[in-house]
Amino acid sequence: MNAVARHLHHDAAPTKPKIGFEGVDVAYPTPEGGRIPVVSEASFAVGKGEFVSIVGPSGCGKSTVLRVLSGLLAHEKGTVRINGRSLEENRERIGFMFQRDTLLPWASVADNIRIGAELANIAHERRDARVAELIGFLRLSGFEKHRPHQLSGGMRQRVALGRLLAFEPHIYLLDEPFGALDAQTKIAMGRELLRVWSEYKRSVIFVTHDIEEAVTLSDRVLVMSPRPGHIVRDIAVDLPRPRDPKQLRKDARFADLVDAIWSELDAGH
Ligand SMILES: Nc1ncnc2c1ncn2[C@@H]1O[C@H](COP(=O)(O)OP(=O)(O)OP(=O)(O)O)[C@@H](O)[C@H]1O
Repeated sequence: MNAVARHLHHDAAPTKPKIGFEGVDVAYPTPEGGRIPVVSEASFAVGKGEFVSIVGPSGCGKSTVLRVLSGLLAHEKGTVRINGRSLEENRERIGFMFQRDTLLPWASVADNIRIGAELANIAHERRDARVAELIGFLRLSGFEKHRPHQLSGGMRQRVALGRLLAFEPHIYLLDEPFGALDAQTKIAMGRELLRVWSEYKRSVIFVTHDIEEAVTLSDRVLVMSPRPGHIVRDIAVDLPRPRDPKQLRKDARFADLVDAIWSELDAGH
Protein backbone atom coordinates (compact mmCIF):
# COMPACT_ATOMS: atom_id res chain seq x y z
CA MET A 1 0.00 0.00 0.00
CA ASN A 2 1.55 3.33 -0.97
CA ALA A 3 1.47 6.46 1.18
CA VAL A 4 -1.68 7.89 -0.38
CA ALA A 5 -3.55 4.59 -0.17
CA ARG A 6 -2.61 4.38 3.49
CA HIS A 7 -3.97 7.89 4.03
CA LEU A 8 -7.17 6.94 2.30
CA HIS A 9 -7.63 3.93 4.51
CA HIS A 10 -7.18 5.88 7.67
CA ASP A 11 -10.50 5.67 9.42
CA ALA A 12 -9.42 5.52 13.03
CA ALA A 13 -11.58 7.63 15.32
CA PRO A 14 -9.77 9.22 18.23
CA THR A 15 -10.13 7.17 21.40
CA LYS A 16 -11.85 9.82 23.50
CA PRO A 17 -13.50 12.22 21.10
CA LYS A 18 -14.10 15.84 21.97
CA ILE A 19 -16.74 15.95 19.26
CA GLY A 20 -18.73 12.92 18.16
CA PHE A 21 -21.23 12.69 15.29
CA GLU A 22 -22.88 9.29 14.90
CA GLY A 23 -25.39 8.52 12.14
CA VAL A 24 -26.71 12.09 12.06
CA ASP A 25 -29.53 13.21 9.76
CA VAL A 26 -30.52 16.86 9.27
CA ALA A 27 -33.34 18.23 7.11
CA TYR A 28 -34.61 21.74 6.37
CA PRO A 29 -38.29 22.58 5.94
CA THR A 30 -39.39 23.52 2.40
CA PRO A 31 -41.84 26.40 1.71
CA GLU A 32 -44.41 23.75 0.66
CA GLY A 33 -44.32 22.21 4.13
CA GLY A 34 -42.08 19.25 3.23
CA ARG A 35 -38.59 18.45 4.36
CA ILE A 36 -35.40 18.39 2.35
CA PRO A 37 -32.69 16.08 3.68
CA VAL A 38 -29.37 17.87 3.79
CA VAL A 39 -27.17 15.64 5.94
CA SER A 40 -27.69 11.88 5.98
CA GLU A 41 -25.99 9.30 8.20
CA ALA A 42 -23.02 11.56 8.91
CA SER A 43 -20.48 10.08 11.32
CA PHE A 44 -17.11 11.38 12.45
CA ALA A 45 -15.15 12.14 15.58
CA VAL A 46 -12.68 14.87 16.49
CA GLY A 47 -10.20 14.31 19.30
CA LYS A 48 -9.02 16.80 21.91
CA GLY A 49 -6.61 19.21 20.27
CA GLU A 50 -7.19 17.90 16.77
CA PHE A 51 -7.42 20.17 13.73
CA VAL A 52 -9.91 18.66 11.31
CA SER A 53 -11.09 20.17 8.01
CA ILE A 54 -14.29 19.35 6.16
CA VAL A 55 -14.33 19.65 2.37
CA GLY A 56 -17.08 18.73 -0.07
CA PRO A 57 -19.13 19.98 -2.99
CA SER A 58 -21.15 23.17 -2.63
CA GLY A 59 -24.41 22.61 -0.76
CA CYS A 60 -23.42 19.20 0.64
CA GLY A 61 -24.12 20.26 4.22
CA LYS A 62 -20.76 21.39 5.63
CA SER A 63 -22.12 24.56 7.25
CA THR A 64 -25.13 22.58 8.42
CA VAL A 65 -22.84 20.26 10.39
CA LEU A 66 -21.33 23.30 12.14
CA ARG A 67 -24.79 24.74 12.81
CA VAL A 68 -25.84 21.52 14.50
CA LEU A 69 -22.71 21.53 16.66
CA SER A 70 -23.29 25.13 17.66
CA GLY A 71 -26.78 24.22 18.88
CA LEU A 72 -28.44 26.57 16.35
CA LEU A 73 -30.07 23.73 14.43
CA ALA A 74 -31.63 20.48 15.64
CA HIS A 75 -30.72 17.15 14.08
CA GLU A 76 -33.40 14.58 13.36
CA LYS A 77 -31.60 11.31 13.87
CA GLY A 78 -28.34 10.09 15.35
CA THR A 79 -26.17 11.20 18.23
CA VAL A 80 -24.13 14.35 18.66
CA ARG A 81 -21.78 14.52 21.66
CA ILE A 82 -19.40 17.15 22.90
CA ASN A 83 -16.94 15.84 25.44
CA GLY A 84 -19.27 12.90 26.00
CA ARG A 85 -22.32 15.08 26.73
CA SER A 86 -25.38 15.83 24.65
CA LEU A 87 -25.65 19.32 23.15
CA GLU A 88 -28.19 20.31 25.84
CA GLU A 89 -25.71 19.35 28.55
CA ASN A 90 -22.63 20.68 26.82
CA ARG A 91 -20.29 22.66 29.06
CA GLU A 92 -17.59 23.43 26.52
CA ARG A 93 -17.28 26.97 25.21
CA ILE A 94 -17.76 26.87 21.44
CA GLY A 95 -16.40 29.68 19.27
CA PHE A 96 -17.63 30.37 15.73
CA MET A 97 -16.09 32.26 12.83
CA PHE A 98 -17.69 32.79 9.44
CA GLN A 99 -16.50 33.76 5.97
CA ARG A 100 -17.90 37.27 6.32
CA ASP A 101 -16.76 39.05 9.42
CA THR A 102 -19.56 40.08 11.72
CA LEU A 103 -17.88 42.96 13.50
CA LEU A 104 -19.89 45.71 15.13
CA PRO A 105 -19.50 48.64 12.68
CA TRP A 106 -19.79 51.35 15.32
CA ALA A 107 -17.27 49.81 17.73
CA SER A 108 -13.49 50.24 17.62
CA VAL A 109 -11.05 47.42 16.89
CA ALA A 110 -10.25 47.12 20.61
CA ASP A 111 -13.92 47.08 21.60
CA ASN A 112 -14.79 44.51 18.95
CA ILE A 113 -12.11 42.22 20.38
CA ARG A 114 -13.12 43.00 23.97
CA ILE A 115 -16.65 41.72 23.26
CA GLY A 116 -15.19 38.21 22.98
CA ALA A 117 -13.72 38.47 26.47
CA GLU A 118 -17.01 39.89 27.82
CA LEU A 119 -19.10 37.11 26.28
CA ALA A 120 -16.82 34.54 27.83
CA ASN A 121 -16.94 36.29 31.22
CA ILE A 122 -13.17 36.56 31.33
CA ALA A 123 -12.24 38.19 34.64
CA HIS A 124 -12.49 42.01 34.43
CA GLU A 125 -8.90 42.58 35.50
CA ARG A 126 -7.62 40.31 32.70
CA ARG A 127 -9.67 41.82 29.87
CA ASP A 128 -7.57 44.89 29.03
CA ALA A 129 -4.35 42.90 29.11
CA ARG A 130 -5.86 40.19 26.93
CA VAL A 131 -7.15 42.69 24.36
CA ALA A 132 -3.76 44.43 24.23
CA GLU A 133 -1.99 41.10 23.87
CA LEU A 134 -4.24 40.03 20.98
CA ILE A 135 -3.86 43.37 19.21
CA GLY A 136 -0.09 42.89 19.27
CA PHE A 137 -0.28 39.23 18.32
CA LEU A 138 -2.54 39.95 15.33
CA ARG A 139 -0.41 42.89 14.19
CA LEU A 140 -3.18 45.43 14.71
CA SER A 141 -1.11 47.82 16.86
CA GLY A 142 -1.84 51.44 15.99
CA PHE A 143 -5.36 50.57 14.83
CA GLU A 144 -6.96 50.06 18.24
CA LYS A 145 -9.33 52.99 17.82
CA HIS A 146 -10.14 52.42 14.15
CA ARG A 147 -13.62 51.30 13.16
CA PRO A 148 -14.11 48.25 10.91
CA HIS A 149 -14.85 50.34 7.78
CA GLN A 150 -11.42 51.96 8.10
CA LEU A 151 -9.68 48.58 7.78
CA SER A 152 -8.79 46.27 4.91
CA GLY A 153 -10.64 42.93 4.52
CA GLY A 154 -7.65 41.04 5.90
CA MET A 155 -7.43 43.34 8.92
CA ARG A 156 -11.16 42.94 9.60
CA GLN A 157 -10.73 39.17 9.56
CA ARG A 158 -7.81 39.55 12.00
CA VAL A 159 -10.10 41.54 14.31
CA ALA A 160 -12.75 38.80 13.99
CA LEU A 161 -10.07 36.23 14.84
CA GLY A 162 -9.04 38.41 17.79
CA ARG A 163 -12.62 38.47 19.08
CA LEU A 164 -12.80 34.70 18.72
CA LEU A 165 -9.51 34.23 20.60
CA ALA A 166 -10.63 36.65 23.34
CA PHE A 167 -13.63 34.37 23.81
CA GLU A 168 -11.16 31.59 24.69
CA PRO A 169 -13.20 28.76 23.15
CA HIS A 170 -12.57 25.11 23.95
CA ILE A 171 -13.78 24.21 20.47
CA TYR A 172 -13.39 26.26 17.29
CA LEU A 173 -15.96 25.95 14.51
CA LEU A 174 -14.63 27.85 11.52
CA ASP A 175 -16.78 28.19 8.41
CA GLU A 176 -14.57 29.32 5.54
CA PRO A 177 -13.17 32.05 7.75
CA PHE A 178 -10.58 33.15 5.19
CA GLY A 179 -12.60 32.41 2.05
CA ALA A 180 -13.05 36.04 1.04
CA LEU A 181 -9.39 36.94 1.38
CA ASP A 182 -6.69 37.17 -1.28
CA ALA A 183 -4.27 34.23 -1.50
CA GLN A 184 -1.44 35.93 0.37
CA THR A 185 -3.58 37.16 3.27
CA LYS A 186 -5.26 33.79 3.45
CA ILE A 187 -1.91 32.06 3.95
CA ALA A 188 -0.90 34.65 6.55
CA MET A 189 -4.18 34.13 8.44
CA GLY A 190 -3.73 30.36 8.29
CA ARG A 191 -0.29 30.82 9.81
CA GLU A 192 -1.76 32.93 12.66
CA LEU A 193 -4.40 30.31 13.27
CA LEU A 194 -1.79 27.52 13.43
CA ARG A 195 0.27 29.63 15.82
CA VAL A 196 -2.71 29.92 18.21
CA TRP A 197 -3.71 26.32 17.73
CA SER A 198 -0.22 24.98 18.46
CA GLU A 199 -0.12 27.10 21.62
CA TYR A 200 -3.51 26.16 23.06
CA LYS A 201 -4.19 22.81 21.30
CA ARG A 202 -7.94 23.24 21.07
CA SER A 203 -10.15 21.11 18.85
CA VAL A 204 -10.87 22.79 15.53
CA ILE A 205 -13.35 22.01 12.75
CA PHE A 206 -12.48 24.05 9.67
CA VAL A 207 -14.82 24.13 6.67
CA THR A 208 -13.16 25.16 3.42
CA HIS A 209 -13.37 24.88 -0.37
CA ASP A 210 -9.62 25.23 -0.60
CA ILE A 211 -8.05 21.76 -0.61
CA GLU A 212 -4.49 23.08 -0.25
CA GLU A 213 -5.55 25.16 2.74
CA ALA A 214 -7.19 22.07 4.31
CA VAL A 215 -4.04 19.96 3.86
CA THR A 216 -1.76 22.75 5.09
CA LEU A 217 -3.66 23.27 8.32
CA SER A 218 -5.16 19.92 9.30
CA ASP A 219 -4.40 16.69 11.09
CA ARG A 220 -7.23 15.09 9.14
CA VAL A 221 -9.41 16.07 6.19
CA LEU A 222 -12.99 14.76 6.06
CA VAL A 223 -14.48 14.57 2.57
CA MET A 224 -18.26 14.86 2.29
CA SER A 225 -20.48 13.43 -0.44
CA PRO A 226 -22.90 15.63 -2.40
CA ARG A 227 -26.19 16.46 -0.62
CA PRO A 228 -27.52 14.80 1.46
CA GLY A 229 -23.99 14.78 2.75
CA HIS A 230 -22.14 12.23 4.80
CA ILE A 231 -18.43 11.65 5.39
CA VAL A 232 -17.04 9.47 2.61
CA ARG A 233 -13.36 9.72 3.52
CA ASP A 234 -11.28 10.52 6.56
CA ILE A 235 -7.79 11.31 5.34
CA ALA A 236 -4.88 11.67 7.76
CA VAL A 237 -2.39 14.43 6.99
CA ASP A 238 0.77 13.17 8.63
CA LEU A 239 3.02 15.96 7.41
CA PRO A 240 5.42 17.20 10.10
CA ARG A 241 4.65 20.38 12.03
CA PRO A 242 5.34 23.24 12.23
CA ARG A 243 4.35 23.60 8.60
CA ASP A 244 5.45 26.40 6.35
CA PRO A 245 2.76 26.85 3.66
CA LYS A 246 5.29 27.91 1.02
CA GLN A 247 7.69 25.02 1.68
CA LEU A 248 4.82 22.51 1.82
CA ARG A 249 3.86 23.30 -1.74
CA LYS A 250 7.21 21.90 -2.88
CA ASP A 251 6.70 18.65 -0.93
CA ALA A 252 5.64 15.63 -3.01
CA ARG A 253 3.62 14.21 -0.09
CA PHE A 254 1.61 17.44 0.04
CA ALA A 255 0.85 17.19 -3.69
CA ASP A 256 -0.15 13.52 -3.28
CA LEU A 257 -2.59 14.37 -0.52
CA VAL A 258 -4.12 17.26 -2.48
CA ASP A 259 -4.50 14.95 -5.51
CA ALA A 260 -6.06 12.21 -3.40
CA ILE A 261 -8.66 14.60 -1.99
CA TRP A 262 -9.45 15.98 -5.45
CA SER A 263 -9.95 12.41 -6.70
CA GLU A 264 -12.40 11.76 -3.89
CA LEU A 265 -14.33 14.91 -4.76
CA ASP A 266 -14.29 14.07 -8.48
CA ALA A 267 -15.57 10.56 -7.71
CA GLY A 268 -18.76 12.27 -6.57
CA HIS A 269 -19.88 9.30 -4.43
N1 LIG B 1 -32.12 27.75 6.39
C1 LIG B 1 -32.23 26.89 5.36
N2 LIG B 1 -33.44 26.50 4.89
C2 LIG B 1 -33.55 25.64 3.87
N3 LIG B 1 -32.50 25.09 3.22
C3 LIG B 1 -31.27 25.44 3.64
C4 LIG B 1 -31.06 26.35 4.71
N4 LIG B 1 -29.74 26.50 4.89
C5 LIG B 1 -29.14 25.72 3.96
N5 LIG B 1 -30.05 25.08 3.22
C6 LIG B 1 -29.77 24.13 2.13
O1 LIG B 1 -29.08 23.02 2.69
C7 LIG B 1 -28.04 22.59 1.81
C8 LIG B 1 -26.73 22.55 2.57
O2 LIG B 1 -26.37 23.86 2.92
P1 LIG B 1 -24.99 24.16 3.65
O3 LIG B 1 -24.88 25.63 3.81
O4 LIG B 1 -24.85 23.32 4.86
O5 LIG B 1 -23.97 23.60 2.54
P2 LIG B 1 -22.40 23.82 2.40
O6 LIG B 1 -21.82 22.47 2.11
O7 LIG B 1 -21.84 24.54 3.57
O8 LIG B 1 -22.37 24.69 1.09
P3 LIG B 1 -21.29 25.74 0.51
O9 LIG B 1 -20.04 24.94 0.30
O10 LIG B 1 -21.88 26.18 -0.79
O11 LIG B 1 -21.13 26.82 1.51
C9 LIG B 1 -28.05 23.52 0.63
O12 LIG B 1 -28.70 22.86 -0.42
C10 LIG B 1 -28.86 24.72 1.08
O13 LIG B 1 -29.61 25.25 0.03
